[in-house]
Formats: sequence, structure tokens, C-alpha cells
Amino acid sequence: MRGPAAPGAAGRVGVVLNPTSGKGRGLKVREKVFDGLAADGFTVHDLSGTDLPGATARARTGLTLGLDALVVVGGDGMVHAGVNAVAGTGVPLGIVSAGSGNDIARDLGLPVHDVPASLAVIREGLAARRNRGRGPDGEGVRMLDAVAVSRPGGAVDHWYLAVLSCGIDAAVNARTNAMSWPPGGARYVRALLAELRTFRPFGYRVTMDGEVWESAGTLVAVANTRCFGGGMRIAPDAVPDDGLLEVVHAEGLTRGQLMSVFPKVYRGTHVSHPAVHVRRARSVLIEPLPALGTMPPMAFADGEPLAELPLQCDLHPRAIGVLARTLGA
Ligand SMILES: Nc1ncnc2c1ncn2[C@@H]1O[C@H](COP(=O)(O)OP(=O)(O)OP(=O)(O)O)[C@@H](O)[C@H]1O
Repeated sequence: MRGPAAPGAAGRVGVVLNPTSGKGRGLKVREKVFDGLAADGFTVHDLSGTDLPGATARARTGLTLGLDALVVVGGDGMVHAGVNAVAGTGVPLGIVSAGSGNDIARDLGLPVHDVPASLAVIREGLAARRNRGRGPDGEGVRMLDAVAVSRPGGAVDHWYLAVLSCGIDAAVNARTNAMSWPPGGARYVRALLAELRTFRPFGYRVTMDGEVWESAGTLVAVANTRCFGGGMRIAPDAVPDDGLLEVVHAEGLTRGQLMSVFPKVYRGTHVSHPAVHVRRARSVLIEPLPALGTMPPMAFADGEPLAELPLQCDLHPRAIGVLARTLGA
């Protein structure tokens, strides 16, 4: 059995924990995470905040401590915060998944709702990295593409790792967040039904590496990984380290078509519907096109509200290192 490692011998990590993630799971696992990292020989800095922007800001500031890794504890929103802190810095991200959906951890093959297994990945990943020298890549760290989001022609405002969407799903998300009743999942269903009742297609112009698509549409999603929304395979063939984004767009579906296509998203079979199109690109500009439909909703990325259109998404190959299982382990 492993005994406790000497304090600080394994390195220095910052931890950003969301106590509200997974309906309070984040708070429940708090002690286990902090005690576990200390027992593994890490010096641990608590960089948690009181909300998502606060957590992101504290994580960014914490990087000046000279961290060997930033560890996020929570769901996809916390991975989003971590990505916004470490993108392009060379500091790897450790993920302890304690959220509701955990789409990113699942897509990357990381443990879900298993703190000891997540801590083992972090410990072993950093040990493998130490043994190989501190280069950006190598065993223990998986380099992934990340997506920079900006206003057209502007500076980078945000990063994301998984999926940006400004379709009906984003409208449902926004409506759910604005409701205080009923509790739990029923709120999402109620918002979905309300959105379907009043749905009129959005007007989009999407420019993908110069190719332009203009249409009344139901959804535009720009995906680096496969899933969003707790297991919906919106881009079933997306690969987060292939240097390409998958752009999924659905034409202006009728309510009936929507009801039949929606369940297929869980298996990823919606992409064979004749009104659903998938393109690969590195650079994607999404603009509202009022002549063809209503104003698309605010974009969500990694499940978090991001910004109104127009938005430019640019793929940056291998911009993020995520602590992952050592090959062969
Ligand atoms: N102290 C906090 N730190 C970070 N985020 C917080 C905090 N308090 C509330 N939040 C909110 O928690 C949300 C992110 O939650 P997170 O993604 O970690 O868990 P989840 O939503 O349960 O899981 P998933 O996104 O995987 O479904 C954000 O929308 C954020 O506004």
C-alpha cells in the first residue's frame, strides 16, 4: 500500500472547486480532494471563487505561483473555467469530475464521479511528465485543441474546449436558467416545451474557412468534442486533437421534425437526417441573418452562457494539456 508522500515532494497544484456542481457534489468531495492531493505530496493552493468569473480570475492569478498543474473540481463549467485560465500557458489541467453532465470528462475517457481515480490520473500524469522533462507534451499529458472566441476582428474574449452552440438548445438553456420553478430536470423539460411551442427558425450566416452557408435554421453548433447537454452526441465524429472543428447545422425544421430529430441526438444519428449538415473547418464565423429568420439566441459554450452573435471561433491546435492516463497504464 502507498504511504503518504513527503509534503510538497510531488509539486505544487492550484485547485478550483465549485461547491454547487452536481447539485452539491462539489462540496461533498471537497475534503477528499484536498486531503488526497496533500497525501500524494502536493502543496495545494485553494483558488476557488464565489462564482464562475471569480473562479476563473483566481485561477489565472494563481498561475503566477508557478503551478505544476491547475486542478478543476466540478462539471463542464469548471473545465471551461480551467481552460480559460491555462489556454496557451503550458500549465496542464487536472479534472476531478463532480458535475451533473460531465460531458468533457466522459469524452476524454477520464474518471467520472470517482475522486480516488481522478486523483490517480493527476498524480500519475504529473509523475510521468516529471520523468520525461517538462515539455508541453508527452506521457501523462494529452495535448488538445482549444477554441478561441472573439468578436469579428476583435481580440480573444473566451476559450472553450467542447461545443459552442447558438441553436434551439441554447434558447432552452437560457429559458431554463431564467426560471425558478419547477425544481430540477422538470424545469428543463418545461423550458423545452415552451421553446418548441413558440419556435420559429433563426436566421444564420455561417462562414467556414471561407465557405458561406445562409439559411433559416434550428441549430448551429461548433464542436471540438462530441457531446453536450449531458450525453447528447451533437457531433459524433468530433476529435479534440485532429486540428479541425465539426460544424453541425440544422435547417429550419418544423416542430414535428424537431420532435422526431431531437431524440436521435442522444445516439448521434441525427447527422444522417437530410436537413442536418456537418462540415469541418478551422475558422468559423457565425452571424445573425435577419432576412432569413429570427435572431439566434445567445451562444453557450461548454454549457455556459457566452455572448450574443456575431462570433468568430478559431481552432488553436494543441493549446491545452490535460492530465490523462499514462500510455499503457
Ligand atoms: N463558487 C462557484 N464557482 C464556480 N461556479 C459556480 C460557483 N457557484 C455557482 N457556480 C455556477 O456553477 C455552474 C457550473 O457548474 P458545473 O459545470 O461545475 O457543474 P454542473 O453544472 O453540475 O455540471 P455539468 O456542467 O457537467 O452539467 C456555473 O454556471 C456557475 O455559474
